[in-house]
Amino acid sequence: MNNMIKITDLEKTYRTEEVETVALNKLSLEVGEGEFVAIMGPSGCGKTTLMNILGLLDDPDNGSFVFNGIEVARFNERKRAQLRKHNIGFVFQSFNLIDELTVFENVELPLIYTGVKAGERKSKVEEVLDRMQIMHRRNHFPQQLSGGQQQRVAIARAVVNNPKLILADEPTGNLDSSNGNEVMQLLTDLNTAGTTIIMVTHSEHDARYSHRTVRMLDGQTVLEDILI
Ligand SMILES: Nc1ncnc2c1ncn2[C@@H]1O[C@H](COP(=O)(O)OP(=O)(O)OP(=O)(O)O)[C@@H](O)[C@H]1O
Repeated sequence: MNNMIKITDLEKTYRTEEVETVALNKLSLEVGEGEFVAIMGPSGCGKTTLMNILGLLDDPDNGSFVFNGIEVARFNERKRAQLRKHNIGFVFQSFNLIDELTVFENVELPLIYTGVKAGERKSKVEEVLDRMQIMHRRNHFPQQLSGGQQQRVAIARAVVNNPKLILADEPTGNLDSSNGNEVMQLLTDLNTAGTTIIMVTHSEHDARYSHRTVRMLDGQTVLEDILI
């Protein structure tokens, strides 16, 4: 299996006037293309910090992050954004849909950012809304949808650009178990179709959908459970 991600000795420290917090302490991690990896660990162990760096939303202080064969640890924001919008989809616990935009417009947004023409955007958005079984709600606004439906729209938005990697930060955290299982099944289907998935979760149940669970403590990975 080819490595999509190879992180070595990654360090990130947050500094305020009073305190320094070491969020990542020489963390190393490899993720192969097509893997589904769960990341677990107690509050404050650095999971969100790691996800932000994996998603090219933030940069590390030290260490190496090779993404698809390219060293990106010292990329500036412009280069990170370029790589991010073509390669990475995000799913968040709180859905992060834009309330003023319809379902269709929310899902269309990443295609506008990557310069896809209007006609092609329409067919791509419709295809993915169909796949997520939310097409009948295309003209609704997020607040008019249930939590499960909002997360399906968020997943549609994350996959509309065909990203190689999906980063999911507690994707079922705000859902009941039935909607949560549906979301986990959608992520599993995307993974089966070839998308690499890295998911932060507090749920052992959700972690069992993944191939491998990486456990973190104090800014480091401490243990791995291989499930398949
Ligand atoms: N912007 C920031 N400024 C200062 N400290 C921060 C900042 N972001 C995170 N931290 C600190 O860095 C450490 C790691 O935080 P992080 O959010 O990555 O943990 P986490 O594992 O995602 O936690 P949780 O499960 O509660 O979301 C924590 O001690 C946190 O207080």
